[in-house]
Amino acid sequence: MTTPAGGRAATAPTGTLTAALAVEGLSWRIGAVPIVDDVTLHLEPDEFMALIGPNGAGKTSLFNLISGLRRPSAGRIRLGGEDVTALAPYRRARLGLGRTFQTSAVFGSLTVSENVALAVQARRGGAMRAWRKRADLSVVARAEEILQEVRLEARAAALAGSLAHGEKRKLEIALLLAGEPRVLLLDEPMAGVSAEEVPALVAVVRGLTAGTGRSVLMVEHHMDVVLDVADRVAVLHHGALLACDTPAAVMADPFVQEAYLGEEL
Ligand SMILES: Nc1ncnc2c1ncn2[C@@H]1O[C@H](COP(=O)(O)OP(=O)(O)OP(=O)(O)O)[C@@H](O)[C@H]1O
Repeated sequence: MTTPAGGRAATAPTGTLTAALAVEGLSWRIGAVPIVDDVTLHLEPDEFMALIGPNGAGKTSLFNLISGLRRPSAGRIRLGGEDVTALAPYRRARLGLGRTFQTSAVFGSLTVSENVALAVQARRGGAMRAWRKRADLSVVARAEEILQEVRLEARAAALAGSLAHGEKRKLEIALLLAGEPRVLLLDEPMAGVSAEEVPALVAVVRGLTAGTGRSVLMVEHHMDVVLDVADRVAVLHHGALLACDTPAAVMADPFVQEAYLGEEL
């Protein structure tokens, strides 16, 4: 592992079994090259943690390990205390892990509310045909609740394909919430969103953990957004965890500043 100035590896202490998400000694190597290097962090219930790091630091790779798209070379992942290291992505999702991707996954030719209702129905496992014939009121009610939470209720009847970027991001979050996740992995939610739309989206993202029992781990390059919403900030550098602390402490950390030398922090 390489850290600036021969530095140190950070760990984020707290309870392994009480954490909403516990990552312990997680490594992923390609050949001899460590892409994710002995990362340990714990995300608490209701906590909002940002994951930052220079380009190529391993943030997406860490998300891929946590969501099960990649198998680690070493280490463990626990969700709500349960060891999920060997489980397929869909089984982790059933246990409460939800992830957004940088690319959009909405049905553009369906309305906003139809997209969310289908996602709620899919989570509940009923036949789509039955839902289409006679709207299941509890599905519709839950879809409406979710649209309110992401502040998209005024656009419920709009075709998803007609939404602005920021609205589409809200819809993606709504689809994620339809899976009733306890831990949300958000991958650059502000990417491609116009400056005017950012504050409204930040308000939705910030609300995801507020008194909900959910936890969020968010990769985001916009530092103003990170400082606005995160309880703690984890910093990856060359695949290793360089720091995990409050936003103020991380910003003041000379190791972090050195890691970002020449890049915007
Ligand atoms: N499947 C792969 N095969 C080979 N190298 C890979 C693979 N996946 C990732 N890498 C390498 O691992 C390193 C970390 O990549 P990763 O995409 O996880 O970084 P990141 O922090 O998400 O970067 P960015 O901020 O640019 O999205 C990079 O050097 C990348 O080239």
